[in-house]
Amino acid sequence: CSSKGWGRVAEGHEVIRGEMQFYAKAKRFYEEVPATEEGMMGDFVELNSLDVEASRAFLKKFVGGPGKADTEFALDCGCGIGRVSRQVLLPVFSSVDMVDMIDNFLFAAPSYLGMGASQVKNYHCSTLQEFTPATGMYDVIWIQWVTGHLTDRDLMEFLAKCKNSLKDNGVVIIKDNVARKGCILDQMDSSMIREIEILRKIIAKTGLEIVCVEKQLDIPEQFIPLWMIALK
Ligand SMILES: C[S@@+](CC[C@H](N)C(=O)[O-])C[C@H]1O[C@@H](n2cnc3c(N)ncnc32)[C@H](O)[C@@H]1O
Repeated sequence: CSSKGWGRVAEGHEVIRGEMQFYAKAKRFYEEVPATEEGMMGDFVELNSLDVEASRAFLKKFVGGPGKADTEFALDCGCGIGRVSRQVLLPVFSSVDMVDMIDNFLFAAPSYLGMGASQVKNYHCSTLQEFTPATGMYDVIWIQWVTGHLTDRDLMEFLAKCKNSLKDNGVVIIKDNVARKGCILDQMDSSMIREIEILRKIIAKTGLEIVCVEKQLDIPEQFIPLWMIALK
């Protein structure tokens, strides 16, 4: 998965040359995606309620109570229209910030979020590789179904910036597809599904520590395994 090796990754008729093309192709892909829950989840839309239930239970372990993160402010990274914000973060946190590279998704967010939109403080339109969350700002930083869109180096740098952006007892939560073995390049949306050991190696360089790793067990076998990783 090393971004150094991405000079020429051939598959089928397509060749992805370097990082710029990797990012540009993802942008072109999402510009055509409808600003709906189905659009956010692609082939996984039937997993929405399983996903949300497991996320809520996982989040509960780390917020509210002595020694745990506060419930004041969360950041939803690669938020799309705010599917995670609406169903997982806004019921728990007083305020949420959202960041995504596609302005169309952010424009659609207020009506998708309904009443919850009043708790959203900032809609940041930015790629994660260019975004620096404010220092000491957030109790929880949620990063779902977007790590594969960043190169190894950019993911590492973004996580290091997230570390600086956490409040005391704050936690970064990554939720993403994890390859059973090695790395899988998805040509459709230009993303990389990494195996857990590769994610661990990237995380090890960020100054964050893994405090909990869970594979979501109720995901049907035909889907790519979905994992949740909490970092402090
Ligand atoms: C599969 S959707 C997931 C959306 C949301 N996290 C969820 O679980 O419903 C991936 C999202 O990541 C965003 N995205 C992809 N690459 C990105 C990047 N480099 N920087 C910021 N956002 C990105 C897309 O625009 C899209 O909204």
